[in-house]
Order: sequence, then C-alpha cells, then structure tokens
Amino acid sequence: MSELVVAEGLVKRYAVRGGTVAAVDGAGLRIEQGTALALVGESGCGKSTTGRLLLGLERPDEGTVEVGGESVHALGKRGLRALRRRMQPVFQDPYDSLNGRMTVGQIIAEPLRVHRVEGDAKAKVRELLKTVTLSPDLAGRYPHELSGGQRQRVAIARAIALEPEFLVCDEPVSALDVSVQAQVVNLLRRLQDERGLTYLFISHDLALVRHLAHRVAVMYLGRIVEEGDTAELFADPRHPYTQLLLAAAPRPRVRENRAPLQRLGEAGGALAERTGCAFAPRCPLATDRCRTEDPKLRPLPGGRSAACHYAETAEAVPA
Ligand SMILES: Nc1ncnc2c1ncn2[C@@H]1O[C@H](COP(=O)(O)OP(=O)(O)OP(=O)(O)O)[C@@H](O)[C@H]1O
Repeated sequence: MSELVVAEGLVKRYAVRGGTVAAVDGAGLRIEQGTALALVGESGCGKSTTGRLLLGLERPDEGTVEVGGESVHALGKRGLRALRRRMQPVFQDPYDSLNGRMTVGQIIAEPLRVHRVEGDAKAKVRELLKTVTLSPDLAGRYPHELSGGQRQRVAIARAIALEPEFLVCDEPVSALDVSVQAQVVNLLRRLQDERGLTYLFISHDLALVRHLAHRVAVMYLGRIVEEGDTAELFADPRHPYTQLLLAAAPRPRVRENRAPLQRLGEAGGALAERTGCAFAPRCPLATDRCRTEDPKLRPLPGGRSAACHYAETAEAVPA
C-alpha cells in the first residue's frame, strides 16, 4: 500500500487577544491509500485546524502536506483547484454546510458545475442520491425539508460527486440523533469499501472511531502524541494521555464525559513557551525528565509511535 496523504511538521498559529496560540504545533500524519485514520483528542487540541491544513483550506506557518505526491501548499491556484477535486470535506453540521436556498439537486450538482464536468448532471444527481440511499425524488426538495440524517447524506453525496480519493470528515455524525449516527457511519464505511476512499475521520466519539478507523492518531495541544493500529491502540495505549482519554470514555460514547479532558486542553492552551512534555503538568507518571526534556514522537514495536519517555514501560494510568 502507498501513502496518499503525508503531512510533516505542521504548525499553524493564530493571533488572539494577548498573543498567539499554536493551534497546531508540529503535527505530522500519514494515511495509507484506502484506509481511515481517526484523529482524536479533546476539544480545542487542533483537530479541525489540521483537517483544514490537509485540504489546503488554510496555509500552515510551517510544515508540508502532500496528497497523492502533490505538495498542497506549493501549488498555484490552478493546481490547487485540480487537487481539490481529489479531496473533499464533510463537516459536522449539515445545516450550516448546505445552502438553504438551493434544492438538493442543485447542491449535489454544484461541484459538477463548478468543475465543468460534462454529462447529464440530473442523471448523475439521481445516481448519487441512490448511492447515499436517498430517494431520487428528494432532488427537488430544500435542506430544511429534510431530517438531519438526510441532510448529512446530501452533504456526503455532494462530497463524492467529483469522485474524490480523500475525504476529511470532521465530526460527521456528532450533530445527528444517536439513532441515525450508525446509519451514516455505515454509509461512510460502505463508500470506503466500494470506492477505495481514504479518510481522515475527526471525532470525539471513540466508539465510532473503533468501528470505522484502521488507525488512530491522538492529538494533544497541537501535536500527535500517539499513533497506531486501532485495535492495538485501544487494547494497549502507550501514552498516558491516550490512557486517560480511553479511561474517560464511558461505553459507548465519550461525548457525555468530556468535561475533565476539555479542561486539560484549556489549561494547556496557555503553555506556549513550555519546556519538557506538554502533558507533564497533568501526567500522573511525570518525572523530572518529563518536565525538562520534550519527548519526540518515536516508533515503538508493532508499528506504533508515541511521544512519551516511558512509552515502553508505562503501566496504565489509574482512571
Ligand atoms: N481562526 C482562528 N482564530 C483564532 N484561534 C483559532 C482559530 N481556529 C482555531 N483556533 C484555536 O485553535 C485551537 C484549535 O482549534 P481546533 O478547532 O482546530 O480544535 P479542535 O480539536 O478541532 O476542537 P473541536 O473538537 O472543539 O472542534 C483552539 O484553541 C481554537 O480556539
């Protein structure tokens, strides 16, 4: 298998009142073609910003992104436009992301029109609606006439209209009723199987991640602190932050229990000029070494990486 997406050393800073925050602070990701990588971590750790950097919707202050061998941020307007066909976002809230004044048919056909795809757009729209298991009769309806699950299916139909290879799904089901979340996740999974799609799947919901992702990258304060095969990472988390994140996840959903971890992010957000490990102030296992020496993400046996001095030996942090 080859890597479709390779991002290295990404840094993205934003000016905020009283200074600058590094929303992404040296993150790297690699996604094999045809696989789903989940990006997890508490609110505000930089997941959405990373997704936007990969899609070329924002420019990093440092670092590079390659998709299919093309350097996303080195391309001119034309090159980026061509590459954009190959990668598409699916956002959290289909209310926000669908233009309420357009019909479902117009919404799905819009990328075809913008990219001047030849052929019968109406027939293509009907086929796309069927692909996402919606009735072709919905083409004449408006988004407000649809349920949340139907709207997200329309957003997915639009996202796949240009037959992209790479989808960035940013919390694609968290705005939906629990009862329809699984249906939309199963749709994303089926599309991946049928079309060999590659996903970055940004989610708080560890139960869904477990179901959908081949690999998981754990983000803390703008950096990847652990990455590995989904089943192995869940079974044997090596970074103390991953251990806490998994331990804080009630079955089956983590969202209901986000508050303590969220506070970590807020507290850590101020630590721009840190020395040592960013997680050390909260880590039950931190030593003097952790407070002075910043651990790099490094390979461990079994195709895993973790950014912890004690990743080989750390026992599970008590929940
Ligand atoms: N345009 C912006 N201007 C200023 N600060 C920003 C901007 N975009 C993001 N940030 C800040 O960067 C940090 C990372 O935000 P980001 O949305 O990437 O995190 P996230 O992990 O996706 O969070 P969530 O799960 O809540 O969406 C946050 O502190 C956020 O407030």
